Amino acid sequence: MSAPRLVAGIDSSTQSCKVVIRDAATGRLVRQGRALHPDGTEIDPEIWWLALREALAQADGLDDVAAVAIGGQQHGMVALDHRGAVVRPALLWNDTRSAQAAADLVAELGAAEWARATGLVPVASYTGTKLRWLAEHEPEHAARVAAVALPHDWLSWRLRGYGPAGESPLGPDLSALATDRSDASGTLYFDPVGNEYDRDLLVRCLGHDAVLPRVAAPNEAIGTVVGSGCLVGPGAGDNAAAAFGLGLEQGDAAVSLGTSGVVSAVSATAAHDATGLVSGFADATGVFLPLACTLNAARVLDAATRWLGVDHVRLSELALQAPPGADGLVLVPYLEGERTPNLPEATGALHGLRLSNSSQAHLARAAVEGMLCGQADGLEALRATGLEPVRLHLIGGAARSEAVRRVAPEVFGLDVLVPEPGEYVADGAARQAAWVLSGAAEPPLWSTSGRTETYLAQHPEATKAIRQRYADARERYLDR
Ligand SMILES: Nc1ncnc2c1ncn2[C@@H]1O[C@H](COP(=O)(O)OP(=O)(O)O)[C@@H](O)[C@H]1O
Ligand SMILES: O=C(CO)[C@@H](O)[C@H](O)COP(=O)(O)O
Repeated sequence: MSAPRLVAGIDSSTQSCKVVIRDAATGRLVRQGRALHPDGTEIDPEIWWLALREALAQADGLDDVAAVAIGGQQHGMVALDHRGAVVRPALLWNDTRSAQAAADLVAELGAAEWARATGLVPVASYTGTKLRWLAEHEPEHAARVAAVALPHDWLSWRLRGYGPAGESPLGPDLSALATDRSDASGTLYFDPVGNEYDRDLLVRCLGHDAVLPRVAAPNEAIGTVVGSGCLVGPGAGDNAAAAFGLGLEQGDAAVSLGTSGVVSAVSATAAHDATGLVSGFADATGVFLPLACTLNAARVLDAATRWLGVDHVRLSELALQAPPGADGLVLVPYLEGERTPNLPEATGALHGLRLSNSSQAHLARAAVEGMLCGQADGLEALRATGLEPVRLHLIGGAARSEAVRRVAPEVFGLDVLVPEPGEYVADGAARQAAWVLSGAAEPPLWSTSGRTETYLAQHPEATKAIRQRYADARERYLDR
């Protein structure tokens, strides 16, 4: 029997880089690797490249792999000069220094016009607001910008051998940059319905025109890994890759609890939400992926482990010892400011403290409920655009917490499906690579042999009480 053809999927996310290598025909996991990224909201992209190579080496490399694709954290501003070098470290999606630039851009065109033209209303996360910040605060850097890429576009370019002059086999050919529709739709200068960049909006943000990555079709090879025949797919933004990896269909929604908290739903129609709560992104297949994204998710629980001096397993045990609603203790989880709602200057707050709820268990419960209530607000925002998800799939690092899995249906008031813990962004990228390799019009149907657990929403009165108490507390916080 001949050896299976292999494909690789890569997730260059906020906290780490993960690689999965799978059988192209069946999707069976063959091997994997990972490497950490440093903390911080700006980063030299070279560090992503080093982490990607370390993760690939751990997964025994690409020598026997026929196709690869990269999913990545969305929106990060990778600004390149004409020699292919970054003009400054990349500003990430969770860097809020561009909050004023976002407010200015809204004031200039109006929220409704931005939503009509791009599906987005400017907030600090989107690439365009970071370019406006650059133009205003570092004009000498802005003047040098010859091309703007996103994390996954730039990494795909490096993998194909392009890069800074003198430091890459194929040199700084900026015209070779390529991306996909899902990630382009998070820039603030792309129309996800017409599938075209809006150069006027780019100029409005940056102050001048620049090379933008070509938007490839979802099943198109954009080149090969340098020095090999391994095809490179167009890749995708991480949320679109996760939806594709999970095989989400219309009516399905995903709640991803990584650094960001994301509630997303596959939709045949584009979202144009002038409130800005829902980002009207494109998906990785040709339709749309409206989503609500918070700056606060898994790291709220990381913080709670530090408050209580425990690990995640113990935090979960503690949270499950306290009753639903934590006897009135509410955590407003805006530890990093917030994006949904758009409160970049907000801080977190603990409300409702009494002697009787001042236990470790109550605090752990409040942390889990507060983080999930932030996502429930995102779900409400999706509903307000007319989407009515019937099933929620819970993924991301914090879905590994038993307490999160059990409390989620209580907070959302919906049944929650928890697929086996895995790397769904990397899986989606691998599935895209298999699609590119097949040359077929439709993506491969990989059987998901993993176990999916269902957590039932059984206590509507608890849901109502938790959400009402959170709604009372949510507006009360101090700015930074
Ligand atoms: N058992 C667990 N319980 C709660 N949080 C966890 C657990 N395991 C990992 N995490 C958290 O999940 C986060 C990483 O999740 P991940 O989805 O990989 O994030 P990202 O994609 O943003 O890099 C980290 O903040 C980590 O501490
Ligand atoms: O900004 C968004 C989506 O709009 C985030 O979802 C980023 O794409 C980062 O994702 P993670 O690294 O937290 O998974």
